[in-house]
Amino acid sequence: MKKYDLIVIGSGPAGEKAAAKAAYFGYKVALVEKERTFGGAGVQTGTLPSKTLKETALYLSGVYQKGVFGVDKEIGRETGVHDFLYRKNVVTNHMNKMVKYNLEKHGIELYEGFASFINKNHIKISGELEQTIEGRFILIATGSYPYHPEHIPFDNKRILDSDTILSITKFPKSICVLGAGVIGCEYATIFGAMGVKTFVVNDHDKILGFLDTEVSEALVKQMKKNEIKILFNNSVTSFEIPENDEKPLKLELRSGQILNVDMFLFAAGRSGHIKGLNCDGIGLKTGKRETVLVNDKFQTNIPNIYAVGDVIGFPALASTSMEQGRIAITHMFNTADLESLADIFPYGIYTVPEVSMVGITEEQANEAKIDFGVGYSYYRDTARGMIMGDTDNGYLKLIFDKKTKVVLGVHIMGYSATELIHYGMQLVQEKKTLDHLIATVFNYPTLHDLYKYASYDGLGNLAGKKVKKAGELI
Ligand SMILES: Cc1cc2nc3c(=O)[nH]c(=O)nc-3n(C[C@H](O)[C@H](O)[C@H](O)COP(=O)(O)OP(=O)(O)OC[C@H]3O[C@@H](n4cnc5c(N)ncnc54)[C@H](O)[C@@H]3O)c2cc1C
Ligand SMILES: NC(=O)c1ccc[n+]([C@@H]2O[C@H](COP(=O)([O-])OP(=O)(O)OC[C@H]3O[C@@H](n4cnc5c(N)ncnc54)[C@H](O)[C@@H]3O)[C@@H](O)[C@H]2O)c1
Repeated sequence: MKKYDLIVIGSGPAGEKAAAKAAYFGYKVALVEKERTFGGAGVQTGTLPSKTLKETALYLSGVYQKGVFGVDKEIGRETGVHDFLYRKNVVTNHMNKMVKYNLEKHGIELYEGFASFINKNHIKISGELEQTIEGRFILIATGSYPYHPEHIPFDNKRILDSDTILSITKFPKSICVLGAGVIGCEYATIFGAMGVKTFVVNDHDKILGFLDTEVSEALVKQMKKNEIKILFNNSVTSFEIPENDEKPLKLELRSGQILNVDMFLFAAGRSGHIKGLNCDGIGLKTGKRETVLVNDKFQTNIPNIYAVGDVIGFPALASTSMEQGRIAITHMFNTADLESLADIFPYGIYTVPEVSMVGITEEQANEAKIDFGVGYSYYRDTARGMIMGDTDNGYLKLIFDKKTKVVLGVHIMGYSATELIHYGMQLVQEKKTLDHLIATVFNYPTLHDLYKYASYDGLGNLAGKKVKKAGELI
C-alpha cells in the first residue's frame, strides 16, 4: 500500500493550493479527485464559468459601450447558446489544464476516483481501479453542491441549478431565479444583460443580505432599470412542466401569483460535500448543511484530519478557500509562515453592475455604537467616469470614524468595483485616515479619484458643509 505524508480529497481551489504548498515544502502528497476534470466548483461549475459568462454577456450586449457611444447594441438574432457558452468553455478547459499542470509540477500523485474514509489514516478510492492509500494527515477539501429542496422537480433541462445551467442547449426568452444571494443576483443580471426577461424571487425584503443596505438598495434600482423584476418576501410553491418544451413552465408563487417562464434557476443555497465520505463511521464531527466542524487551525475533532473550503461552510469563497488550504498545511507541518486567515477580506459580487465591499457596513457601525461619518463620490463626477460614460449610477461610499477619521468600510457599486476595492482594503487594514487619502496622488484620469472625492465629501460632512445628499443617485 502506498503511504503519503498527506492525502488531499478534492482538487478545487482549497485542495489544489494546499496540496501544492505541502509538496513545495518537500512532503509526499496524494490528491484524490472524483471527476475526470480538475478545479472543482472554482474552475468547472462556479466561480470562473459564471465570471466568464458575465464578461460574455457584457460583450454581446454592449452594455458598457452604450454609455460611450449612446447607441443600444441589439443582441444579434443569431446569438445563441453556443456563442454564449463558447468563451466559458475555453476558460474552463484552459484552467482545468492549469490546475493539473500545477499539481503535476509539484510532484503530487493524482488518483481518479471517489474517496472515503476506512479509518483516520486510510482512504479507499472507488473508481475504475479500486485501491487503498495511507496518509499521515488527511485534508478534506470536497467543496459543496447545490442544495435540492424536495419540492423542486429538477429536470436538468428547464428546472436547473447553478451546475446544470452551464449545460443549457437553448437560450430562454424568460427565466425565474429563486434566491437573491450571490449566485441568484449574478445570474439574474447576466441573463438580464442578455435581454432575457428575468424575474428574481426572494424570501426576504433585501437582496444580498450582508451588504450595506444603501448599496443593496442601489443595486436593486439598477436591476430594475435593467428590467429585472424582483419579487420580495416570496417563494415558488409549485411547478407545472408542460410536455411541450415550447410552452412555458407555470410557477405558482407564495403570494398566489403565477409566473409563466421558459426556465427556472434554483440559487438558494448549497450543502457541503460529505455524502459517502464515511464521516460518521470514523467519528468525524459534522454540522448543519453537511459541513465538517473545524477549529481555528482547520483541524477536525480527529487531530490528523483537517478540512477547508466550502465543506466547512462560511464564507465559502474561492478566495478564502485557497488561503484556508495553505493555513491548514502550516499547522500540519509547522511551516511557520501563514498562521491564520486575514480577518479583513473583500467581498466581490460580479453582478451588472459589480458590487464590492470591505470592512464594516453602516448597520454594523450602528450596532457597534461607533460615531461614524460617510463620504460619497460618483463615477459620473470623475473624469474617467465621464470618459467611460457610466451607465450604472456607480458610486463609492466610505465609512469612517468621526473622531480619528480612520476609514472603517469601503463600498463600491459600478464598473470594476471588484478590482477597485483592493486599495480600499489596504486603507481599512492599515487604518488609514481621510487626510492620508487626500494627500495621495493617483494617476489621472482614473477611477481611483473616487476615493479622493469620497474623502473630500466625508471631510465636508464633518465640517458641516454637506453639498451632496447621502446615497444620492440619479
Ligand atoms: C455559481 C458560483 C459562482 C461563484 N463565484 C465565486 C466568485 O466569484 N468568487 C469566489 O471567491 N467564489 C465564488 N464561488 C465560490 C467558490 O466556487 C467556492 O467557494 C470554491 O470553489 C470552494 O473551493 P473548494 O476547493 O472548497 O471546493 P470545490 O471547488 O467545490 O472543489 C471540491 C472538489 O472535490 C471533489 N470531491 C468531492 N467529494 C469527493 C470525494 N469524496 N472524493 C474525491 N473528490 C471529491 C469535487 O469533485 C470537486 O472537484 C462561486 C460558487 C458558485 C457555485
Ligand atoms: N462572487 C462571489 O463571491 C460568489 C458568487 C457566487 C457564489 N458564491 C458563494 O456561493 C455560496 C452560495 O450562494 P447562494 O447564492 O446559492 O446562497 P446564499 O445563501 O448566499 O443565498 C440564497 C438566497 O436565497 C434566498 N432563499 C433561500 N431559500 C429561499 C426560498 N425557498 N425562496 C426564496 N428565496 C430563498 C435567501 O434568502 C438568500 O437571499 C455563497 O455563500 C457564496 O459564498 C460567491
